[in-house]
Amino acid sequence: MNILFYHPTFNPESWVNGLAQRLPQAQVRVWQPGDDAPADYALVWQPPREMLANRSGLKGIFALGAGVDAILAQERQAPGTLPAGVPLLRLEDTGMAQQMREYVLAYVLRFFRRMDEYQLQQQQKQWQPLKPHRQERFTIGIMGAGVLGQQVAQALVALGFTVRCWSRSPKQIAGVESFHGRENLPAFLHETRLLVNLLPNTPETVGILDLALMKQLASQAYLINAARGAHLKEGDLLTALEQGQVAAAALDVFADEPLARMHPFWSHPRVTVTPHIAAVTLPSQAMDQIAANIRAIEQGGTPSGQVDRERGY
Ligand SMILES: NC(=O)C1=CN([C@@H]2O[C@H](COP(=O)(O)OP(=O)(O)OC[C@H]3O[C@@H](n4cnc5c(N)ncnc54)[C@H](OP(=O)(O)O)[C@@H]3O)[C@@H](O)[C@H]2O)C=CC1
Ligand SMILES: O=C(O)C(=O)CO
Repeated sequence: MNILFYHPTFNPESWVNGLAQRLPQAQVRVWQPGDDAPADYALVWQPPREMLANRSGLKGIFALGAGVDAILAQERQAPGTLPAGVPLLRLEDTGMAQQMREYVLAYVLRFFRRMDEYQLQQQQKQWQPLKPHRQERFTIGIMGAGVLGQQVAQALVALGFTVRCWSRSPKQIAGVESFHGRENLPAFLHETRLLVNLLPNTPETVGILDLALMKQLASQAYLINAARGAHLKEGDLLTALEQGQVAAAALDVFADEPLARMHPFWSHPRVTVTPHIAAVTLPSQAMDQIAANIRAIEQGGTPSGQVDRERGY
């Protein structure tokens, strides 16, 4: 069995060695331009088109992250990047849910306890206790109730928050009110005080965080965007902040990354910027999952994490 690896920034040696340990029967190699020797599986992030376009015999392509929007966009721009008919698989959790829980909880508590405002007051040497937010008036809405969204929701319920989620299909998550489908989006947004975005970036969700949506939230709402920058209409957020519709935002992802030095978010007093670190790929857990999926395919079983290319996630 031959496995190809390509990632623009990961240390290839540790991946090649780690995969070889987990799949002793496999020959694992780092793809180099010009390499068109046979391969059964490919592990990729931002693969050049020539890596996979003319290959036959591939049994699976593993994206080295949870979100596959970038690789599907590559395919749209350069057809053949993902050869037709080959299953595309993504990482499911592999330690990202724990990281995402930490990220979202950190900002929920920062906003709920008004730490962001106290930080601004400290800069003014201002000693001014603020009226505390009350949990019963601080409903948290999570857009996207998949692998990450569900775990974040459960962690917030455990802290005593009122939590609702929105997804395509209905969910049953203990203590969480489930809304689904476009028709129920207004009901989900109504009275949501803090909105967490954990949707995949698809043709249906791109630009979903716009002014019209923000206006449906409770006034002085908070936004945490830890999914993709393409979800957010950045100018609309600036308007909503200016109008007081949105009180503050924590943003991990941006339309253009790295965020341009001149971007207004950097210095906005009510915006917190992090450099796409909410949940990163943990090599060891990712390799465990990929190796298990390869074994499943080899044994005629069904691997997990298969992407529906039409749906976009
Ligand atoms: N900032 C960071 O560091 C990271 C960001 N991410 C981002 O988080 C995203 C979510 O990851 P993950 O939880 O693993 O993904 P999943 O595919 O497990 O979950 C996606 C959720 O979104 C819902 N959804 C999709 N399309 C729609 C729609 N049109 N309307 C309503 N709901 C919709 C799905 O509904 P249903 O369940 O009904 O299918 C599902 O509940 C990734 O796609 C990635 O972009 C991921 C990792 C790290
Ligand atoms: O896995 C993903 O989709 C990420 O965004 C990792 O940072």
